[in-house]
Amino acid sequence: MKPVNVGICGLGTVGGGTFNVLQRNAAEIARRAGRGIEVGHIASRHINPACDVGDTPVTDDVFAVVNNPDIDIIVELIGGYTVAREVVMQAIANGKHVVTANKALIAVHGNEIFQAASDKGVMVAFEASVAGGIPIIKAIREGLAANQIDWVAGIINGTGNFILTEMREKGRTFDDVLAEAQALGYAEADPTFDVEGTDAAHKLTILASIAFGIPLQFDKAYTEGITRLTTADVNYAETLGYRIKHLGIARRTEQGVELRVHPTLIPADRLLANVNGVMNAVMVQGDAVGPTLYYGAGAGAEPTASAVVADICDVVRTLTSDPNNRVPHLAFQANALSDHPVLPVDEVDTAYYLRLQAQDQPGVLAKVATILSERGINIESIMQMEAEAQGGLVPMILLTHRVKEASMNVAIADIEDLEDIAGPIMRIRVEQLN
Ligand SMILES: NC(=O)C1=CN([C@@H]2O[C@H](COP(=O)(O)OP(=O)(O)OC[C@H]3O[C@@H](n4cnc5c(N)ncnc54)[C@H](O)[C@@H]3O)[C@@H](O)[C@H]2O)C=CC1
Ligand SMILES: N[C@@H](CC=O)C(=O)O
Ligand code: NA
Repeated sequence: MKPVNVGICGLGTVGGGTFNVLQRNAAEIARRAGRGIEVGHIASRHINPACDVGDTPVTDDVFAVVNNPDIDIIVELIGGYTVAREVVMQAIANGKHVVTANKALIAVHGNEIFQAASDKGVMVAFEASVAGGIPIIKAIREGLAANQIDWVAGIINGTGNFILTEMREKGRTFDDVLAEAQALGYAEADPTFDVEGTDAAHKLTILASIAFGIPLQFDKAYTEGITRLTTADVNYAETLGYRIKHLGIARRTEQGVELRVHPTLIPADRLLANVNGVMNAVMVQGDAVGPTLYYGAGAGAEPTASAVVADICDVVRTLTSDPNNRVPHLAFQANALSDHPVLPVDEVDTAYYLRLQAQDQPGVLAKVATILSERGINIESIMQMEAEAQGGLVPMILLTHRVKEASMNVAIADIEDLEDIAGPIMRIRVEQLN
């Protein structure tokens, strides 16, 4: 049978990895897919020195590939939401299947893209878009199809986890580690997406949709990055028996779906607390299966290519299948998505780590405790770091029981108004993950 012809748009970190894996493992991949897979056309502004493209035609015009009638599958690896969106929509209009690693594109424009793909009877596969090489989309969409999923929580940005790990283990500075993550090809073109939580929110948006059968709603995700974290917080968390991880958490409650990305204290003995470097891990709690954990490289050329190529194989296997019987893009049939709302972060119920700078004088603790108790917030533990007092200010660390975010906001504002408290309060949410 004639090989399937793939067009790669973007020959950067992931495009280069995809090209090389397709060449190196061609025979093994063909045995799995049932047909040979050839790269017939490449579009890229830069030529990747890691790739020997031989006589494969290369252009800098992505639309030359998208409109090439000999190409069956478009692999979109340029990134961003502008040209990439046009590439994907044009490929669909041309009746081509699409494979993409672009979480920004899927999270923001996925509803429109999937509708267009369904209308045209083509597939849009996006495994590499969440947690790089970990087959998490396949696991949730297919492997856990029996379950009502209660929650998903994960470390889903490799760059951020790499930074936090290096800061904690080697005392390196934030900027130094970020520069290394960029050199290693882990970071997004705009690295603020990594460190401000946007990339993780894109991925969480996708996870929530396939876990709960809701449309993609990136604009409703609560997003907080790692840029405000200090080495002191990392160390205080450690003293309390916790680690700080940047988590994406999607939880279904009766009232709606929590969709939130933020630094989180988790007990140091939890598996997720021990996921380090560029590695990602996603925990999924299903009502039938219980807790499950998926671990692997979340970024990098070949780990991400592993997911891109697996999607190409999936597309090849299903080329002849009835479009109505394919695995639905968002796991649930398109006409069966639910309107269960995404909750505003004020409605989220969680425990908190609070770090205050208090005047070193009697009675401050009592005033803070009174404010918290008036808001129905119970304190679990308090640490006063007398030895670290500076300029008459003593760091005070509190762990609270669970409370609604809205109540905590009011309590924090009241505490910050106390004369004995200097500066803003550092607040980090705490999750037990069990
Ligand atoms: N780097 C990683 O570890 C991962 C990246 N991704 C996603 O994969 C996609 C690609 O990321 P990278 O490979 O890291 O990016 P990259 O910047 O290394 O590569 C992008 C390539 O696309 C080309 N390009 C960009 N715009 C173009 C245009 N208009 N016309 C022609 N060529 C164009 C560039 O020349 C470059 O070679 C992004 O959506 C990213 O979010 C997903 C998972 C992991
Ligand atoms: N920049 C992303 C790349 C993978 O999605 C990350 O660091 O996780
Ligand atoms: Na993946």
